Amino acid sequence: MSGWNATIAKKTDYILEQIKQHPFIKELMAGTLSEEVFLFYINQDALYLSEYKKVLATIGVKCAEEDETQFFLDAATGIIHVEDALHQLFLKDKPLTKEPSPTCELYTSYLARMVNTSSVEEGLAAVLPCFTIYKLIGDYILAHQTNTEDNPYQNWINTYGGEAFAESVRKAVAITDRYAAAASEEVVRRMDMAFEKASKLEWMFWDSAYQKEAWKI
Ligand SMILES: Cc1ncc(CO)c(N)n1
Repeated sequence: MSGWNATIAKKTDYILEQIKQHPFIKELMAGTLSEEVFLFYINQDALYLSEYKKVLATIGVKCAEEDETQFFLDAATGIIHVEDALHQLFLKDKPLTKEPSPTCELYTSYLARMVNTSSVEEGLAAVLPCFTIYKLIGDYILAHQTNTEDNPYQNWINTYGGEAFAESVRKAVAITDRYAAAASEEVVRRMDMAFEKASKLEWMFWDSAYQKEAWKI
């Protein structure tokens, strides 16, 4: 079955390629990423996830079918467990900031705007790369890493490379494909733009962590 997601994934493959080539991912995969950079990332990701949870609940409420609403509400609830696990594993006793980086702010604000003020189709398209890119990157790392035994970041890698996350991604793709199939050409064009922008923001999120991005003032 080849739906909207398969087409837009092909068109935006250049972004996925650049994520795979990014030093953050290369060093994460090798286990050589500096702890400081990783903690910056996990801290920002915890801030990201607490907003993303609201984004998922919002898009869920906007979906027409009961099973679609339930899926996104479950995904939002699932994030609480991911957050807890990441905190337990990596952030215990570490100093944390509650201030989102510029890129974290940009990404969560963009998603919140899309699900609150755009069509349900565009909202779904904006949210989808959070599922699909993490899945593809998780799988990519698992397939290519050489040191699964002593990589300090293995627990993070396993979260996104695992089958539980894969099932959730399949459902998110199926729902979004269903809406795209019923949408006008103009709406599909807007969905494409939202997916591409959110995919770029995924690249920027890793890049901003690698740079330990600060506010300019
Ligand atoms: C920035 C970002 N995107 C997607 C995911 C996967 O939920 C995550 N944890 N963080």
